[in-house]
Amino acid sequence: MNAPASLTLTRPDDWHLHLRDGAALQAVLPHTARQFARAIVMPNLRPPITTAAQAAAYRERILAARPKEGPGADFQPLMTLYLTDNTAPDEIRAARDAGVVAVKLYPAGATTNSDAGVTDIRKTYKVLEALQREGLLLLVHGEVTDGEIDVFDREAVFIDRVMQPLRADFPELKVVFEHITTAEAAQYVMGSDRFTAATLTPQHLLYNRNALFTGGLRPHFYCLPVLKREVHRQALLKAATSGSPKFFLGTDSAPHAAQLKENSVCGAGCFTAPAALELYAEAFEAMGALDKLEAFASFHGPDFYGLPRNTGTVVLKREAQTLPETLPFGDALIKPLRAGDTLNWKLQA
Ligand SMILES: NC(=O)N[C@@H](CC(=O)O)C(=O)O
Ligand SMILES: [Zn+2]
Ligand SMILES: [Zn+2]
Repeated sequence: MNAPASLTLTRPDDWHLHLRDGAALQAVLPHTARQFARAIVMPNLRPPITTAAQAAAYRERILAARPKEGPGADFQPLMTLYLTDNTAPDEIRAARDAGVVAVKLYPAGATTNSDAGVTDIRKTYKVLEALQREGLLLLVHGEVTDGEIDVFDREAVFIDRVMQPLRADFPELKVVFEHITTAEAAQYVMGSDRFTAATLTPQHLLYNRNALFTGGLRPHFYCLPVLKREVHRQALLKAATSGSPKFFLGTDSAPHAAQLKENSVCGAGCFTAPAALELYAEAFEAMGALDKLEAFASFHGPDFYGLPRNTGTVVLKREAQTLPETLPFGDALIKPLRAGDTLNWKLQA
């Protein structure tokens, strides 16, 4: 396929998204709802979403923040629970009945708002049994938090220390290795059975770690797991465009106010929601693989989750669009990844 003028895709979903709450939720939700029919909503609020009742209430707040008409009015959030050392196994059935589809494992201290996360996965084994039994998925932020392990190695070490034993102990639990960033993780998932899959973000497909240091420190490229070397990016691109159903779209769009990104301590997270599909199209086109984008964005995710594929389509046109420098974010401002840059693709309204 060489340089098509437009691409028509079955309506896609975002299988890893941070929407936050309150004014931030109001500000960011329309960007996602315009592009994606559904999204897996991460539970790392402060305090985190740890019960079925909290998930149900958060879902109502998200529904209320949707555009009243037009594209996005029918957006559906798919809810998750935040796993802690103290999650009660009984909460899983209640969560399933409340429409929760997955539980998220954050190793304590691994990333933004993960203080309440799991200190030792063995403490959660009763809950994991309940997940396997009830047919909910386990979503994993796959990095060890051991301060002696180099930040750039934490994902690879997680595979040996946590992922392999977890897979051996819960072979039929569906696990999504979220936002993978390394050749090791891509290879691990590619070689695993049908119960393991992975999401890939636009930033990890488009950038290597040089982006963090181009002409100075670039906070808007800082997310966790941190960007890696070019060999890793190439492995991720290969996985994403391979056609394997084990890899699918999860933006990990993680909004932080510009003032908190451009700070002596910069929060981890890239805000990619405003032009997520365009960014993926750019990455796939660079691989000559635009024909693989639809399955990655619209088929592999629902197939793995056991949910129906969407009906309807979206259209991406080859049309220059310049992203705004800033966008409103409650009382603050937020900068999208690639703020001020001109992209080659544009989603049609
Ligand atoms: N990816 C990030 O860098 N940040 C996410 C948390 C996460 O997904 O790890 C956030 O909530 O800001
Ligand atoms: Zn994460
Ligand atoms: Zn995330």
